[in-house]
Amino acid sequence: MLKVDSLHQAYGGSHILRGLSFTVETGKVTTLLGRNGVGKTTLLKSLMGLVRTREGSITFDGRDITHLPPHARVQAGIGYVPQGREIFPRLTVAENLLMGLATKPGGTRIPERIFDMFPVLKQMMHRRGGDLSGGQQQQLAIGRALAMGPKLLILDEPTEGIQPSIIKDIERAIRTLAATGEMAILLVEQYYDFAESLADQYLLMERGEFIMRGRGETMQQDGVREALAV
Ligand SMILES: Nc1ncnc2c1ncn2[C@@H]1O[C@H](COP(=O)(O)OP(=O)(O)OP(=O)(O)O)[C@@H](O)[C@H]1O
Repeated sequence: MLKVDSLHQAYGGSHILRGLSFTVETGKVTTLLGRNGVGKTTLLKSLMGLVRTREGSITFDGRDITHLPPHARVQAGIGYVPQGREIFPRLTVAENLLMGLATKPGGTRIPERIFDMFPVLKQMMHRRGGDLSGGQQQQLAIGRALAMGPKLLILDEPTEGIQPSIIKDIERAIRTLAATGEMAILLVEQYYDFAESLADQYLLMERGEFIMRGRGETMQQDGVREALAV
């Protein structure tokens, strides 16, 4: 589904990503872990075309997207939930969700499954995004990314600053989405238990390189929690 090959990234002269290679499969959750500042968000921005790739290639659904602009990647089927959510605070919940449909030709109907997954969004349809709690805004950001029916959903630290009950809802939603077998999920997370409970495969990053990788079910015995805490 997604194949990244020898990706390098730099801001000015500072080399941030150092030759990353990995794949993300449909129907599976890939979790990317790593401490603050190791380059996780930079990797996601590279995948979305928000920073220009210096070296290496990104193939999505059999197509080389390395140099496509962000909107073309969204149109190709990549949904992105950025860190900090970045919903439109002055627009209503319904308008935020419709923004997610903007790249889909003729798309005017919000898919009902978003409301099945996050019923609170239906109850709050006409409230402004900025009036929602942090957890509700996170659900809205995920709903917005799902509106156009992505084949790959990328989430950047969806549990950051969110209350535990909503973390459970988000966990359930991600598991349900992967289980449909229609979508690949790439999840960046620092909250170890959440990452481990969802991971089919994991990648652990340190200073722009993967220092450990493997199957989700072996995360514990591989010592990922300890490696993250060092
Ligand atoms: N626009 C930028 N210009 C210059 N340096 C940047 C820029 N954005 C990030 N960096 C630097 O690149 C490195 C990687 O940052 P990045 O945000 O990718 O890390 P991260 O692993 O996502 O961390 P966090 O968990 O805090 O979001 C950091 O040292 C950061 O200071």
